Amino acid sequence: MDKSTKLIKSKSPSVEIVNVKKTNGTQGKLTKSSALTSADRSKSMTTLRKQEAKLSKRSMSDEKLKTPSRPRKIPPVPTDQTPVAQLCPMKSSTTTKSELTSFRTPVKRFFSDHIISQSTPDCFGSVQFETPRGKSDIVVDDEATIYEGENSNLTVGIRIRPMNFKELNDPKILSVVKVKGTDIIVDCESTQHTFHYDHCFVSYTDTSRPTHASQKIVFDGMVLPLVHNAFEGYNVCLFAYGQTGSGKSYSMMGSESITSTLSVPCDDAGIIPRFCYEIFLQAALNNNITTVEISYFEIYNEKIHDLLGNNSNISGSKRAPLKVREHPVLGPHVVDLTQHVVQNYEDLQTWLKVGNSQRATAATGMNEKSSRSHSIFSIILTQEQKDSTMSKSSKLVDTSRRSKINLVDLAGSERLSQTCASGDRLREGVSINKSLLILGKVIASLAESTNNRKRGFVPYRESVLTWLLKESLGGNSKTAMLATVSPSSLHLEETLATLRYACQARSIINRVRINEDPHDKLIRELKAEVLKLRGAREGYERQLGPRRLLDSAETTKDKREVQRKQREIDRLKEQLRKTEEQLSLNQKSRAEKLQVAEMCKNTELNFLRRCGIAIEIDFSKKYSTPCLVNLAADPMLSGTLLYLIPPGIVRIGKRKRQSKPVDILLDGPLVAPLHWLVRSSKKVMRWRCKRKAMQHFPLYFFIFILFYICQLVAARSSVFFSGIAVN
Ligand SMILES: Nc1ncnc2c1ncn2[C@@H]1O[C@H](COP(=O)(O)OP(=O)(O)OP(=O)(O)O)[C@@H](O)[C@H]1O
Repeated sequence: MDKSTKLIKSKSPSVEIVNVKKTNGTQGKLTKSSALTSADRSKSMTTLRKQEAKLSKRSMSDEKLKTPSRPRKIPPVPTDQTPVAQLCPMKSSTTTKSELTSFRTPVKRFFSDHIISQSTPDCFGSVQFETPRGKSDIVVDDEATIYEGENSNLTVGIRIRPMNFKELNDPKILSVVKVKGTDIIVDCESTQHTFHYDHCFVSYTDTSRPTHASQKIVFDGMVLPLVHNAFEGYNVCLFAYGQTGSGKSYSMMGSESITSTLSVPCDDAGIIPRFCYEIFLQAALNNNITTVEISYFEIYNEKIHDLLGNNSNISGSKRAPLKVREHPVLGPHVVDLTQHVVQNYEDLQTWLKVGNSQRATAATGMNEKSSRSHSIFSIILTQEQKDSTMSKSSKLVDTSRRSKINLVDLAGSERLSQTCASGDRLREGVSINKSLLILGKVIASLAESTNNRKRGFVPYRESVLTWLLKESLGGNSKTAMLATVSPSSLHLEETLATLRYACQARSIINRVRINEDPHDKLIRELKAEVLKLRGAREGYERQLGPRRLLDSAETTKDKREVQRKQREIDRLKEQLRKTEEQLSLNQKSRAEKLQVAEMCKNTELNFLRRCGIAIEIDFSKKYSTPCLVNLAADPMLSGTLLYLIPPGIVRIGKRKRQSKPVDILLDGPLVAPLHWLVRSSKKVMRWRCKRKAMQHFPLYFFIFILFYICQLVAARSSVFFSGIAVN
């Protein structure tokens, strides 16, 4: 929800009164298949491509033919502008009109109720099979796949959110989803559906219930193995999928608290902060040189916005969307995406705050803070291991492992009839449903490829989301999906669709490998060779006494062999020397990178502080900057005003032509030209009321500010306190 931004400064630049804007992103060798020789495969690929080209040509020419003559009967092409009511197949909805009107989003209807109530996004119906499938026990043979590597099934977990206030208070709404071990049982009117997954979590309103799945339980059960995989050098991806309002963002990010301490994740922290915390914890334990680089972006209406880029313009307008390119080595990637090196969990928290403050969210009929974009938080984890085999004092790096971690919070699939969307929200909803539909297609064709044991065409390029997640979905990545569902009978159809979707995803098998730098691998092999040769040489020397090895070689053949080995040793030594040089260079650039990241972080943080977004009120910290923050009953207003009190004298009062200028400007009939005088130093802050009649200061003070400057209607009910750290 956007709130208007107003930056009001008095003459002194030291005090800022800010009304915050909260803005609402085994080597890959080719092997022969027993079924198809490479010649056959290339032939069939060519045929396939030709068929695709023919098909696309035909569909284009069909469109050309049909468009002018019978415009009304053309099947609607899903575009951002296309109303979903036309895009989706007709299905009935149980939502009543009275239920729809109780939400905050203005209901501006562009379609008749009939059309809206019958619209169901295709993504809910894209999965064909009804019977849930268990994970295939038959592991696909090496010969049946194209790339070498290890097989890795996509792991699927289901999380059921608690019934919300509205659902609990409606006697007609029942809880219809149950968990039994790793099975989910859904009660329909006449039947029961059972689905089997790798993990099932159920969260209750009453968190003291023994089976309640807290954020920690979800993380430990499903995500911790992925952290270990990342440290082993595998690429890792986790994405949250589910209907809007089912708990994806809650699971991925958790709820933020302004007063949360930054050194450890709070109880409500979701997968992303916990993942990061765990990375730093493990990095500290394993004593490797670990570098963590992060990036964070969102895909909003098929456009990519950098959430950590330099958006520090006062107007808060976003940078131009970024582009995706396919790189021969890196694969599809976002061009010019900002990456920051982070050193610890506290840094990371700051970046998360920066990123989350930029994300597009809005209130819809289904969720008060609905994510209107897919967000991808990426971590590049590089580990350089110190060599223990060569020499104890040596700081040589033996090998480097690099894994890419993608943590994806998808926007929720939504039934437009339930979200009551119109205008921008409607356009966003269409775009979200469209990209989820393509994700469904990608999952379906990957699952089919796994079942048929050969790779078919996968429509990755049909949406930005699937294109960017190409490697995570069907390539070299250990991938997990957390599907979130609502337990209520109101969302039965969407819940069943999500569960089927998740079932299908579960049959995908990826080929994964540890990402070692090939150069490092070579060096490691060479080092092993050096050791072998040294051993051999020492063995010779021991056998032959102190004489030179070369002298001892009796035959010309022996001499040649010894000379060859000597040359090899020299070459390897040279190679090692170069590696050491390269390494020190890398380490230097890492330090530089850190410096740049630190500078960027401080700039962004200062900007957010000025906007009142990134405020950490840690009363335990000594000498923190004293500030005044508003507290209001409405959580959207609370913490949105920030008054930084600079050291020295701060004058508060009314502007008068003859009088001295004040630092904090007030207005109102009872305010004197110099009403309050604040003297603050590092240790003490003294407030002196210059007008004795107005000792009941803070309330009046802020009511005036709010009424006069910020024009917030809710001001009268606001309670304020001064967060003044006096140590
Ligand atoms: N497991 C849970 N425990 C407690 N509250 C939850 C849980 N899951 C979701 N919620 C609450 O439900 C509401 C909706 O959750 P959330 O915003 O995470 O949904 P979402 O799936 O991300 O929706 P959207 O796709 O619209 O962004 C939030 O108020 C959230 O706090």
